[in-house]
Amino acid sequence: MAKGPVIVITGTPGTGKSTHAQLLVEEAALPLRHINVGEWVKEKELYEEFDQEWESYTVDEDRLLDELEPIIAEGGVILDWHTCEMFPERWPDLVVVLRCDHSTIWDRLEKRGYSLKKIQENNEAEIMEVVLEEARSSYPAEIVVELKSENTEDLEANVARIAEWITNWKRNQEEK
Ligand SMILES: Nc1ncnc2c1ncn2[C@@H]1O[C@H](COP(=O)(O)OP(=O)(O)O)[C@@H](O)[C@H]1O
Repeated sequence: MAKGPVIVITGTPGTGKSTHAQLLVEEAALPLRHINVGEWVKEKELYEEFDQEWESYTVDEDRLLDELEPIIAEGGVILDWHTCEMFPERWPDLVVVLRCDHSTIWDRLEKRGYSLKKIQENNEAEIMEVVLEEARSSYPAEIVVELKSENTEDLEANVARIAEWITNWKRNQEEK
């Protein structure tokens, strides 16, 4: 039996995925491993090439999934990435889609030093709900949760809510 649930935290860059994941690792009732998938792809060179025009890596999906598979089987993982449809439907127990006002995202990505082109691309993606649609079309409705991440109160409430979900998950597993 898996030691913990598999949670996907997704959303447009700048919505707060890594911030949420880090807090959850500290606050959850069981050990969780936070995988920042974008960083992983770079570190482990799980990409085919660097796309100069879009300033992003073209991910080698097969290799990425192969690397993740044993970790997912163990359980107790948070997958943090700006896309989610690549992950098999059977993987996640919960898919959290973080949402944020697009002008706030603009400011956050500007601070991060993103190019204007990348800021515009992400800003539009948030307005068009690209990641939310992707999550809804890839996973059963009952495991997809959309949460607002605009300020500290949102962050704290979201982390508390997900931590509570994890506690319930654990209880359910123990009763099985
Ligand atoms: N709910 C929030 N309230 C205030 N600041 C936030 C919130 N979520 C994220 N941030 C800030 O926005 C920036 C981007 O957050 P980050 O977690 O790196 O986003 P992502 O992993 O989605 O790209 C960070 O400076 C972070 O502190």
